[in-house]
Amino acid sequence: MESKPVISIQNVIKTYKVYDKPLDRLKQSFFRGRRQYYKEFTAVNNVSLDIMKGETVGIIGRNGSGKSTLLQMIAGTLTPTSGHIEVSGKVAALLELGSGFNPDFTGRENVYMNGAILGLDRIQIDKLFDDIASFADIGDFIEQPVKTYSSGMYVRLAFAVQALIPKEILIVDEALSVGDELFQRKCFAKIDEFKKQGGTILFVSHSGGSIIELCDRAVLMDSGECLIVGRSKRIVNLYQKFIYAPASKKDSMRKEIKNLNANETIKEVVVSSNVINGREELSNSSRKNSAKNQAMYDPELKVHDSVHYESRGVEIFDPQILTLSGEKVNLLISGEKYVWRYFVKFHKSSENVRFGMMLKPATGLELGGAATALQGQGIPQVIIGQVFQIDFMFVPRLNAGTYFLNGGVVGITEEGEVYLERKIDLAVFKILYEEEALMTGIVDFSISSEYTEIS
Ligand SMILES: Nc1ncnc2c1ncn2[C@@H]1O[C@H](COP(=O)(O)OP(=O)(O)OP(=O)(O)O)[C@@H](O)[C@H]1O
Repeated sequence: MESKPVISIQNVIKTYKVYDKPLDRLKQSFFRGRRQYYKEFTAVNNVSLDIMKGETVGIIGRNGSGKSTLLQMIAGTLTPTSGHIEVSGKVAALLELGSGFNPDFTGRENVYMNGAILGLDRIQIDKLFDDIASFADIGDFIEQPVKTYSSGMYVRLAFAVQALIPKEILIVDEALSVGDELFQRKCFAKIDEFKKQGGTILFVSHSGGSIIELCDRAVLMDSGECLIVGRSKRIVNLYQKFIYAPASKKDSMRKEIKNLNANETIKEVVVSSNVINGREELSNSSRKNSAKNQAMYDPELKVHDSVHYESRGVEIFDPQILTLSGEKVNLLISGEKYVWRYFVKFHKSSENVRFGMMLKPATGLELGGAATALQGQGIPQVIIGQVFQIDFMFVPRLNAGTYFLNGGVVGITEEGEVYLERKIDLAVFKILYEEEALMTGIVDFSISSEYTEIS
């Protein structure tokens, strides 16, 4: 990665004039600067951020936190009220897809028109056209006016144009949630390909999972402010902790996140480049612990960064991974059965209680989990002082690497079903490396193979 940022955002503020009634807007135009009929609303409040070449940076935050406004300013479709944004390189923006299309033009004509707006000449678009049409995969509709398209076709074509034009920076909004799953997969693959080729990506999503999977770093925005920047997994954990916090704790938590030690943030940024290839590195480290076909316990293998959500009178304690004969282990053999156990104490009586677990690799992808009962079919009533031992029997069919276990307790309150207690990365374990294993990836699907010489 080069040291000069490709996107440099300095003290950027965006304010909007908000009128209570349409008439106020009219009055304002009459009275010009002499009287004020509007209130000012700050959508982006003093944001500074540098993004380096080749980085994929995620932006996460609640609805209305200013994510799209920030992206639109970077894409150049909105101007900051104050501050500076410098962007070096051609930008393609997957924002408000298709907003530049003319409904009366055919798909082909719109591709040429859009390409021209994006700075390409006719010959360049001629070269790209077939790839764009084949990516959009809308058949003969490409020759029809786009006003006859379904909304899915419209987005496919708009995405294809942005995805295939040459660019150095790609800006992606939640736009990817449109279209069917196969098309979404194709879009993610395209984004991944761009990332592998060294492109810089800015990605907005409400999905923590996609941010962790795609991004090296993430930014948590709230009420127009950038609260913290850091390693994606850490930021997504903080975001989830923040949004699940009870309303009375939100302000103090917001301050806490903002005040998080700046050094800590810097440290996270430094390790971020390792995170991209985390899986391989983790496998390599496990390689040292090559399996002798027996699970073991390594006292040095501990979670350093467990995230504890706000508890609602319920406490999870004493987590442990055990063999079926009751030995404590954390170096496991793929395909063998283990027990994930934790204890729960109720300091408050609770209703309709269920317990849950989730298993994740270092990237945070939710690989698999379970609950002890279906929603509404939990333990009808738990009283103060009761303690439960929760056992989940599980068979990790996984490649060598490091994995994390969560635990959570939900109950039905007047707010509906909520987490009474939730701990992320409550325990860590490694799957030991097997000398003879042919599998690749994370999950062991018991794949067998054969080949036959046919000529
Ligand atoms: N043209 C506008 N005039 C007035 N307020 C606006 C305008 N555009 C956006 N806002 C306000 O600015 C705030 C930030 O909006 P923005 O769309 O950037 O948020 P967001 O984080 O992208 O939200 P979401 O996740 O819902 O897409 C919101 O409160 C929104 O109502």
